[in-house]
Amino acid sequence: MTSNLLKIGFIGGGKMAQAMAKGFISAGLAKGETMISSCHPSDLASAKAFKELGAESLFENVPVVKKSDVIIVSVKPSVVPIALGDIKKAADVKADKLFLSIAMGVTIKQLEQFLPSESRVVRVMPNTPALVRSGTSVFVTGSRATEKDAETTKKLLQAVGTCEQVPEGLLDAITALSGSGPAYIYVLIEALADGGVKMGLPRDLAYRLASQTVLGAAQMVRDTNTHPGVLKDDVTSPAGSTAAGLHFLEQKGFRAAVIGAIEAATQRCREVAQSDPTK
Ligand SMILES: NC(=O)C1=CN([C@@H]2O[C@H](COP(=O)(O)OP(=O)(O)OC[C@H]3O[C@@H](n4cnc5c(N)ncnc54)[C@H](O)[C@@H]3O)[C@@H](O)[C@H]2O)C=CC1
Ligand SMILES: O=C(O)[C@@H]1CCC=N1
Repeated sequence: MTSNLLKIGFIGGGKMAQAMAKGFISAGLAKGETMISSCHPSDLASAKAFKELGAESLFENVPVVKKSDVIIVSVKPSVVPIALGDIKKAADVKADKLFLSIAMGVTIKQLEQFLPSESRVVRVMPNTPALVRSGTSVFVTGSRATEKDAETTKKLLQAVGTCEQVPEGLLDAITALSGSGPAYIYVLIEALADGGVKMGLPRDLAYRLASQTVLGAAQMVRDTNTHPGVLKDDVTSPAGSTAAGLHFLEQKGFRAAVIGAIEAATQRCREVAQSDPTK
């Protein structure tokens, strides 16, 4: 049965859209045939990826809006005014629909200006682990979004991970932390495995151990309600190997580098938010 599933459209069918679409399918919230996407005509890889899911894949945005109940705006920030402009310009489109924008740095105010006045807007910041239903998402409702829209947003995003409502003022820092965060963790996993390989471990074993260690440590923080500093102390035996490893990390400025990364990424979001994407 597909008749009572929401018809979900993606304006922009790239990496994040594909992660969400695959997560929705594995959550049973969508089927290939209940989704539709658009992408740039040069982007044959995204078109192919959506077709392989069984979804319709187009190079035009207006039909995506016409055929969907919920539209996920998943183009780069600089493309948002162009893509939403296509919808505003179209005389024959009923845009009294829910638009979830995942674009970094594009504010609710800007989104509401780019879309027809009847459109309802929610701004979401997801991350790619939505693909395996371990995503982290937050959302902010726009001025015309209803309680039901907030419920629909939560239903979609909780099916692929966690989802909470936040004030818009936090979104840039959240983008820097959980939106971009998987990339930092992948670098950490690569570095852990590289270290293991340097010290003689086979590469595949090193990746399995590194990824499971990150997963286990994250679950400890999330599920034991214990401060990460206490959990770190539990690992650090007197005169042991962990103390030696931690000392090296502190000498190299590991903690300061991570804090600096979040600050730099937040700053980049603010630059995008402050720029006028129509210019
Ligand atoms: N990749 C990630 O982990 C996350 C990305 N985001 C946001 O998602 C958005 C997309 O990011 P990615 O998926 O990484 O980028 P991407 O480059 O993989 O995807 C962009 C898509 O937009 C399409 N596109 C370009 N021009 C278009 C147009 N005029 N009309 C319709 N589609 C058009 C491209 O063909 C492509 O499919 C960005 O705004 C980003 O800030 C948010 C959270 C996480
Ligand atoms: O790198 C970016 O701009 C996007 C936003 C968060 C993750 N990817």
